[in-house]
Amino acid sequence: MNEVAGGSLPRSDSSVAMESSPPSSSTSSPPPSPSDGPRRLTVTQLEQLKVEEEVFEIYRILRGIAPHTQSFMLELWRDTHIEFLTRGLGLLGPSYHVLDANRPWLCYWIIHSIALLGEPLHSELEDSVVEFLSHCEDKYGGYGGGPGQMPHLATTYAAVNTLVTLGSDMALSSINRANLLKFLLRMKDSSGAFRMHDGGEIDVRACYTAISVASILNVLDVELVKDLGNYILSCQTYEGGIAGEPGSEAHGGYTFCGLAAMILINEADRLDLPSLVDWVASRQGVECGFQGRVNKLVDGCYSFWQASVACNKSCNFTTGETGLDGNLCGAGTSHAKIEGGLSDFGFSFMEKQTECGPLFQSIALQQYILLCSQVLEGGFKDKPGKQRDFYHSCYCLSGLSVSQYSCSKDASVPPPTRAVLGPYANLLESVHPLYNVVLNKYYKSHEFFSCL
Ligand SMILES: CC(C)=CCC/C(C)=C/CC/C(C)=C/COP(=O)(O)OP(=O)(O)O
Ligand SMILES: [Zn+2]
Repeated sequence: MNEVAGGSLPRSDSSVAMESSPPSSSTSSPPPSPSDGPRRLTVTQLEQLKVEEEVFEIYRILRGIAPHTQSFMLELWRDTHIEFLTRGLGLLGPSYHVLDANRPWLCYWIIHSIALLGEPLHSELEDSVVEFLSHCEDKYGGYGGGPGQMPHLATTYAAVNTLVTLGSDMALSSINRANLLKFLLRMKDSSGAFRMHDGGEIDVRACYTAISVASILNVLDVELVKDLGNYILSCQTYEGGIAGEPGSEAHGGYTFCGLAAMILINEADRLDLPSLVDWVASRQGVECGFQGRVNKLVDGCYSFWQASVACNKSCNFTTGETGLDGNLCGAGTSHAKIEGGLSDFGFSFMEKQTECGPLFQSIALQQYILLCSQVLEGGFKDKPGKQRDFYHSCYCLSGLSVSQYSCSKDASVPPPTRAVLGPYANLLESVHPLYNVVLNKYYKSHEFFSCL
């Protein structure tokens, strides 16, 4: 069995673990005491200790909130976030190779975050991002991770969402939609699912990214949709959530992808929605944040992946609430309907009146994001003890926005003050929960693409 020296635990970490015991974890093996000498722990014991320390740290932060310090601690540090994000955009130039296969993702994480914060971009910067992304566009359609790289569905989704977020005519018209459709059709597998790239893996993420871009660009057609619902259905597990592929474990990221894709093709009612709802609602822990799957730690990024499924808009589907027209929102799987305006399910999703509230504790989630994920020097992280990054900044801010609007019937109307934790100035722009783009940017692109 693998062993590691217990003495190698950083002192600061072990002192945190020993201040008091974590609230509910079972401590089968006590932390090493200095008098024990160089005691050796198994990898499992060490992992258990690390988990307890991380959970304890979250509790320490949440318990530390005294009423008189709340408004200070619960502030969204807007300016430092904007500074951190804007500096990040500057790193995208040709000399930045660290995430070389993920550059459209960096564009999306940063530019979407800036848009959520309501901060405009300089038009020169905007144009340079459009130009950069055009170098990532493959001559046969789709976007690669960087100039000259093979097209990939994930980076195609990131590039398209970035261009929609930039929103200028130059940005929107830079996308070669005809070629993009050809690329999507090439990624379509005979099973009905999609693969991420030529010869690449087939999973629910590929299905979502393909359908999301087809829908937002108004190129969704019957061929793209054929048998897709059957594949996604085969990924819903006995737990209720959706896995990445048939036979795997339900996971928050894939549950978002699966449900959003099913709503966009108007087949959500084929899923076992009551068990999906149960599964998602049970993923919000006593730490206030969401975990991605059973028995795992909470993580700030699931504030979007899970909360967007449990938000009131999605609840229209998941709880069988009715829309204005009296029909079950999203019900019906007929392809005749699809031919009559497939791309607009993303649009009608936002138009439906929402009568139900969210299926999660929205104030508690905002507490986790602001207190445990927010880095006061700018940016967001998974949990205390981790480093900030652009991915977590994007999904913590997206989750914060979903939470703030999660009681609103109409996401284009500002929510009441009681729905926003901390000062009302914390309020972010609202997002379209199926595409994760800022709502007014979505509407602008919808107008642009629906005329084409
Ligand atoms: C649009 C798009 C491409 C969406 C992808 C959604 C998706 C699958 C997100 C999950 C990403 C993630 C944090 C995985 C971690 O798994 P882990 O096993 O390291 O973490 P865990 O312990 O929290 O499960
Ligand atoms: Zn994460």
